[in-house]
Amino acid sequence: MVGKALTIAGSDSGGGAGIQADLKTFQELKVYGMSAITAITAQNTLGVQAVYPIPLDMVLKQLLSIEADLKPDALKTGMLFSSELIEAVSGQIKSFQWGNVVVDPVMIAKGGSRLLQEDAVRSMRESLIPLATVITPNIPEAEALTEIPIRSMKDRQQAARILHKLGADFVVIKGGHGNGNELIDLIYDGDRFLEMKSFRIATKNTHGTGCTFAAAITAQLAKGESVLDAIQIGKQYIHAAIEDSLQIGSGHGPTNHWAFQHRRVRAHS
Ligand SMILES: Nc1ncnc2c1ncn2[C@@H]1O[C@H](COP(=O)(O)OP(=O)(O)O)[C@@H](O)[C@H]1O
Ligand SMILES: Cc1ncc(COP(=O)(O)OP(=O)(O)O)c(N)n1
Repeated sequence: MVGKALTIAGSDSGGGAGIQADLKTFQELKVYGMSAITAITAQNTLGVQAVYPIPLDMVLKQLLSIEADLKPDALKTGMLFSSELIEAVSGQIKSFQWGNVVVDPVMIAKGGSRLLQEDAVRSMRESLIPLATVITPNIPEAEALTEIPIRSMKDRQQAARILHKLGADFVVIKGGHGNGNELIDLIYDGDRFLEMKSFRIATKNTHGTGCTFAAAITAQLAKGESVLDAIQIGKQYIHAAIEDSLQIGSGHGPTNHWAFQHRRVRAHS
């Protein structure tokens, strides 16, 4: 039986992030991909030009259609835009008893456009994080969710503890926004910290990296992989996709979903 993965996220007309990145990742990792679209963005490699949130009722109808017939083995959330959407989506995930929930707490796109309203952070903290099997914030997102400034690895560990306490089983604080040639994604399972290290690839083509990483984790969970293995495959997938990124558009180009099978990075504890 093929694994079924669902993405609840926004559409990126440029194809590099959001729903489009997620479905490409699902396809490449050989799971059946499904989507519930929360917002439409007019977007390209230069930035986000417009955001149109989908009416709440229509988002819920998409989730109902999926529950009535398809039922996901794993799901990820991406751009949820508003407090109302976060609360409604969280309510459905809970009432359908959907498991293997990967929360990518998308807040601000690379060019600076808000993909989550400012007052929605609290709903994310209180309604969505308690449902998360894995949460994958980047450093600014972890700062916003925990309200602590993150400058050191100790700060990151502290933020991970807070997010775990809020209810996420596994926390991955991504290191893309850090400095230096070595890049560390910090994993916390409530007991131990693991540092997933790689070298920083010198490229401006990093549009959609967070979406792709979370989607790869979701795909692996849909196939029945353990959470830690899913995170490590997710890292290998995104590293390869950045290393072989596509020179498309004149801004931050997208990642390359065909690259995975040729590349490997080691995770260190
Ligand atoms: N320049 C890079 N070289 C190698 N890996 C990267 C680079 N930028 C991001 N990554 C990886 O891509 C994933 C997404 O990271 P990040 O950029 O922090 O998230 P986001 O896209 O949500 O801001 C992480 O696994 C991170 O380690
Ligand atoms: C529709 C949509 N969803 C999410 C994002 C953010 O994607 P991310 O992977 O964090 O990449 P960048 O925005 O940093 O390129 C998005 N841009 N659009």
